[in-house]
Amino acid sequence: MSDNKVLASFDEIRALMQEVPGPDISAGADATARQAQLTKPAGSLGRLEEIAAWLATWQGRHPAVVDRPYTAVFAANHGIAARGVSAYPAEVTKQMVANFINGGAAVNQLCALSDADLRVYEMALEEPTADFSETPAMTEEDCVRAMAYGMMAVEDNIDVLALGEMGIGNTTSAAALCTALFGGTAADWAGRGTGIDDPTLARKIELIDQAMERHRAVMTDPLEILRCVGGLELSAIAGAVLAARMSRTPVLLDGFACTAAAAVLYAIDPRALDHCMVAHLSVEPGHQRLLETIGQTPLVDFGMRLGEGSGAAMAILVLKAACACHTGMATFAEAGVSGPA
Ligand SMILES: O=C(O)c1ccc[n+]([C@@H]2O[C@H](COP(=O)([O-])O)[C@@H](O)[C@H]2O)c1
Ligand SMILES: Cc1cc2nc[nH]c2cc1C
Repeated sequence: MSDNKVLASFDEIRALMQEVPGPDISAGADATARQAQLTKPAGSLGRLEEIAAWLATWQGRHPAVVDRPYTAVFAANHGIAARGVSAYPAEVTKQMVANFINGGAAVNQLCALSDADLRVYEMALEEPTADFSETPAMTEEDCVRAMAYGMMAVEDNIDVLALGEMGIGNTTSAAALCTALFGGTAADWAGRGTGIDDPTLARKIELIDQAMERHRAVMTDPLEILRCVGGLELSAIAGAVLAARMSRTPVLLDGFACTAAAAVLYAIDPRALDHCMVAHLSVEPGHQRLLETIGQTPLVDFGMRLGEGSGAAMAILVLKAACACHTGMATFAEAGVSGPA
């Protein structure tokens, strides 16, 4: 967001959320009207038709385009990782950032395929958030600053924003966010992340339960929940989702961690994610539960559980497919094909 002022408090985030634009109903209706003219039985392109209308609705123009897709991956470290909740050591966060920069990760290949610009946002990797099973992960200042950082990643003239994260330990943070935001038990939301064994999963659940106890009194609203058990990259994602709404940029959310971050905004206002689609269903079991809770249907279910924006980057290709059909197909009149009898 090029014109954004510096945000300093949760109150300013809350105020900003009151100002977000709604859908462009007329652009969406134009897309739906064109669908009816194209040389295919009504509705036969299924979800591709829905996507073309959704893109127009949230870009605020018809026809929508996906010529300038952009992938933003936010990377940060988590204090909770020191409690042994991941199958990998925390150093992997920094090492994977180097891999992203060198072009060696899955997300690099997928962005290259969809002609998406890829930017990696490194967030104080040497300074993990506090261990949230003991103390709040962040101060309000740190959390707001991370959200503002995420907002600044949303540049002008992006047609679609694919979001992702990298942060060893962040499926513990994501599960804690979901437990606090939407209820249920830690066991309902926690999964194997990078591939932990049974004893590690039991510890992960116990630590989340402990965090729920410890922060119960202060986790009075979604932003406080984000501050207490979230992370820097998850806060940045929430900020980016909000900024994208302000600048009429549709968003593709990646897996469990990314969707959990965005769900903070949903918990404040259920309309806050209407400009977002969830790219894929993660293997992480909490993802399915989360999608049911926030009313989202993932675009694909490929058994992926990588993170780093890989599913979102891949789904850019699906959006391109929707636009290609919507703009390139002939109408019944143009092609001289008879309409329905
Ligand atoms: O978002 C998901 O669906 C997802 C599921 C499993 C693993 N991840 C990635 O793996 C890391 C978090 O896993 P963990 O086990 O360290 O909590 C982090 O870098 C995520 O990008 C992400
Ligand atoms: C190797 C590796 C790559 C990742 N990409 C996103 N999260 C990750 C976690 C690990 C462990």
